[in-house]
Amino acid sequence: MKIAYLGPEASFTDLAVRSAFAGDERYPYVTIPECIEAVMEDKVDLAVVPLENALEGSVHITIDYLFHEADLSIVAEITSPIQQHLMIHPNQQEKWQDVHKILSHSHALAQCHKYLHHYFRGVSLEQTTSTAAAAKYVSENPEHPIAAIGNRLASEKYQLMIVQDDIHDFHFNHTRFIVLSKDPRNIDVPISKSNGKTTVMVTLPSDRSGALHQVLSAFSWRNINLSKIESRPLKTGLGNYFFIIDIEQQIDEVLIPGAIAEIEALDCNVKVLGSYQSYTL
Ligand SMILES: O=C(O)C(=O)Cc1ccccc1
Repeated sequence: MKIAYLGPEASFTDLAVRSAFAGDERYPYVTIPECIEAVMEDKVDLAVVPLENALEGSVHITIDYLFHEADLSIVAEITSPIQQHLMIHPNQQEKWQDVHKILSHSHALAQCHKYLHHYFRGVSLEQTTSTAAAAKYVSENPEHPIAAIGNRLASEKYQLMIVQDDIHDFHFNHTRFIVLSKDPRNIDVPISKSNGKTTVMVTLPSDRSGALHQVLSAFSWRNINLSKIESRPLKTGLGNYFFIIDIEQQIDEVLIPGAIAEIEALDCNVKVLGSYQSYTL
């Protein structure tokens, strides 16, 4: 299979793909929308992109792109532990505490916010398309006093030196990556499997008071457990949102279709984004 991922090589997404799809062909793309479009345009079979981090929350571009732009299914979820390290070019090793700039993905910078505030106050932080893109940039600019934040494989791949390891602010740092496909098939991945899940996106009618309460009660009285609910702007005006809801079980014949029918009868719009297995690394 051909698999698109948020590259370049040695990003955290790449680490997840290497573990879950060891024998498959990996295709790095620069941005999350490019990964998603590669599936839509049949350039690849699957795309793997980050969805949510335990410290920093949702990756909004992934959720928004799936709602507004793409018609793809989530066919699996891979949860991976994340360890962030500070790395520099070996030419700068004497002066690593005096770097002028630190580069990384916005989520990685946020996961190390306390560390950066404490040890690198005033140093400019620059966002890159991924942690691996930051490491690659540092390796290509050996004369600049700059550092990157990323994983150990990136330091090896781009021949950088780790000067501080495990700089993420909280020990429990995990990221959920989703596997996207054009059709809602079941993907079997040779890593530890946990529970099944279903993800839906719900838009409420604008003029119905208590609509969200009624949506939640359609799940609640059926004893369907939810593990996440989050609102995102509909981008049609202030105060207009859609909701992304994670259900802690795979879709069945009766319960979840019953809840969805009840929610649709409230004039809500429901889109099932996927019903899939959850894997952990
Ligand atoms: O930037 C990366 O390496 C990614 O794959 C995205 C990301 C960033 C921070 C934590 C987890 C995933």
